[in-house]
Amino acid sequence: MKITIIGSGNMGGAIAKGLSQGSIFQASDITCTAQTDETLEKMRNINEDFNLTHDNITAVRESDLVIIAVKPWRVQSVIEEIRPVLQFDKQIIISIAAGVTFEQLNSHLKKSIASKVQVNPVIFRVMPNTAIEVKSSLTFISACNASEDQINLVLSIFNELGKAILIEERLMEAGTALASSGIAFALRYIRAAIEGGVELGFYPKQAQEIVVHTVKGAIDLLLENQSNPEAEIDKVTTPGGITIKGLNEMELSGFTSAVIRGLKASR
Ligand SMILES: NC(=O)C1=CN([C@@H]2O[C@H](COP(=O)(O)OP(=O)(O)OC[C@H]3O[C@@H](n4cnc5c(N)ncnc54)[C@H](O)[C@@H]3O)[C@@H](O)[C@H]2O)C=CC1
Ligand SMILES: O=C(O)[C@@H]1CCC=N1
Repeated sequence: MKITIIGSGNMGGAIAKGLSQGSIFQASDITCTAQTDETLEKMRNINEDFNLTHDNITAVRESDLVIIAVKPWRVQSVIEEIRPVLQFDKQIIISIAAGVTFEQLNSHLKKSIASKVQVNPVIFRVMPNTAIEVKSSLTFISACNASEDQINLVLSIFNELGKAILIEERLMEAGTALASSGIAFALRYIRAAIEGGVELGFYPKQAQEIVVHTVKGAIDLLLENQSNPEAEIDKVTTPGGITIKGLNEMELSGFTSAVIRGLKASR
């Protein structure tokens, strides 16, 4: 099975790297395209067995799956470029572009190809986060015109790069805010805690080590105990103790509502 990734930037490059280390594709099954020699060189340094090219059309011709990993405003022009060689009856098309709907993808794919409109393209919207680089992405997947086997294939591809969850398209924007932008929100908490740690007297490197391991501990508790945050917080907050004073001060400054407002603004 061959896969082409159009656009080897942050996400496309990370997906190719992760896939080359998994069990479904060899690096030689993966073709990465890019606009610049510099990006192709970056991919060559990750794995010299990748097929690397500037030519999207040739790359698509030889593939079973095509991942479109360019910025959302470039999706239409990429589809227009590759449309003449796409084979809707054989190929799976995956878009990772945030906010680009199945309706838009279908309309770009089917435009002015009368002979192909009889066969509906199999399309997936896939929404990873940047932790895909270390095979730890929470990735949402929605399917359009796909069979169960095709859905299972795409799920298994992205489960090798972290955890993949199948959702209805109507939840894709919420999922993007919660998990794809969400990784930046989690990192911003970590940054804030590090800054607080420095003010409390730790050197930045020490503060980062402390905060990262503390956050990892919180995550391990939730995953291993299968519990919820409030149950774990209750174990920390001694009545009249210092933790509840800190939490209440954070809430007075709008902590929870700031997070919720941020998530809603990101949709
Ligand atoms: N960065 C993130 O955290 C996430 C990004 N996404 C989506 O992933 C997509 C890619 O985002 P990034 O990787 O962050 O962007 P990026 O800018 O790092 O990568 C895009 C790459 O596509 C290349 N490119 C542009 N036009 C091309 C063409 N015609 N042919 C071949 N290559 C072309 C660019 O040169 C660049 O290397 C976007 O649509 C974004 O919405 C989705 C989830 C998370
Ligand atoms: O900020 C963005 O638009 C992209 C999509 C989700 C994460 N990064």
